[in-house]
Amino acid sequence: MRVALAIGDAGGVGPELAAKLLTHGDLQGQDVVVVGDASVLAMGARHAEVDLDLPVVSADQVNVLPSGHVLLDLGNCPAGGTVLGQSSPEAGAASLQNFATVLRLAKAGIVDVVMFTPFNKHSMRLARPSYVDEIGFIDMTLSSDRSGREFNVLEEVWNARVTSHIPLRQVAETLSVERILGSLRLTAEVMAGAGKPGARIGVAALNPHAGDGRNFGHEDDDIIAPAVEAAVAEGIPATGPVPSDTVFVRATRGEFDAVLTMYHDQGQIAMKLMGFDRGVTLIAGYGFPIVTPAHGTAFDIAGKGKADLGATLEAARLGIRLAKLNPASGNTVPLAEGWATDEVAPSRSAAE
Ligand SMILES: NC(=O)C1=CN([C@@H]2O[C@H](COP(=O)(O)OP(=O)(O)OC[C@H]3O[C@@H](n4cnc5c(N)ncnc54)[C@H](O)[C@@H]3O)[C@@H](O)[C@H]2O)C=CC1
Ligand SMILES: NCC(=O)COP(=O)(O)O
Repeated sequence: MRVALAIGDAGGVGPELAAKLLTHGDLQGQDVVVVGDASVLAMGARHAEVDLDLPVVSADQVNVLPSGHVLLDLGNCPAGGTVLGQSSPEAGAASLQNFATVLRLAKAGIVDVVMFTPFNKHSMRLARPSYVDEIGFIDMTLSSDRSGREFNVLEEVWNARVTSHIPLRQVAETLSVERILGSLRLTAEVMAGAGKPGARIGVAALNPHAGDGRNFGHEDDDIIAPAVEAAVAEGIPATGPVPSDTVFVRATRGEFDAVLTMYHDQGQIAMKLMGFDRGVTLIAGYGFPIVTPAHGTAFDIAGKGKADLGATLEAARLGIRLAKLNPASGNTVPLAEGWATDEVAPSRSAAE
């Protein structure tokens, strides 16, 4: 079982977290192929004050990787040119190439887990103006006919979302019975794959007090409630719409294993308050786990050696656990000529 670890944005805490992770006891004895620029990883090791000396492999050696930790040096982002604490097209372009490369390794069946330390969506957009978010990029890179979803994972409660990286003003009009039902089905499927069959899902309302009898909006009655009913009819233990100011309170009291929220920060605020230093983002639905810490590039502390490893370590642990529970199958698409050097896949809007 092998992990592919893409080094995140060179201007953020991604390089130091990657370096720190590789020296952690949990990763010893684990096969890992690190993907990115050798000078960026070396910079991260300096900032994290750890010693790293990984054997370097080239793109044409990936079919026969040695065991242990190796570095696939893409030479795509000389650290000397990196400005810490800032978005840049150079760092964004390297992130896109690192990400595309680890995804292709997974699709080829060479790795079982895809992991990345934080990317910066602004850098990626500077490099590629059509870039929106990771889901859209993954769909295009893998030519996937089904979009996955992001889950925020803490051991005590999981959080899935119906919409993700879209403007808040578009949330209400994006909700539909089918979209919410699809999210509930995927949440049940992914949690069963994580060893939690029959997970009880609390479905957050959109409006204050779930609309309070249509006083403040109709979506809770007309869209969320029918979706929950349809899910229950399929055997998914869903409850809702539950007023969103108390749905996480009820989850932490043991009533729900997961909460499905209607938009990004409805869940993120609660989850990050509950466990910022151990929160994981799992991108599921592609046949192999894609994991990353739930926090971002932390430009304000980049290069200072202050970044906490907790969430990155939990991401690695979750990815490895999920891959062991669900051995990958069907990921055998051969790598094309120039696979790690060609133009990265174009991204499209992922207005989920
Ligand atoms: N895993 C990933 O790839 C993620 C990437 N992002 C991206 O990161 C960029 C910046 O996002 P922000 O909203 O500013 O959030 P952020 O998580 O980067 O920073 C928020 C605050 O948390 C602190 N922080 C974050 N990680 C920390 C750590 N490991 N140890 C100690 N303190 C930490 C930062 O110093 C900052 O004060 C955006 O482009 C966003 O899209 C955001 C979340 C996840
Ligand atoms: N880069 C991973 C990702 O997008 C998940 O984090 P968040 O932006 O949804 O917080």
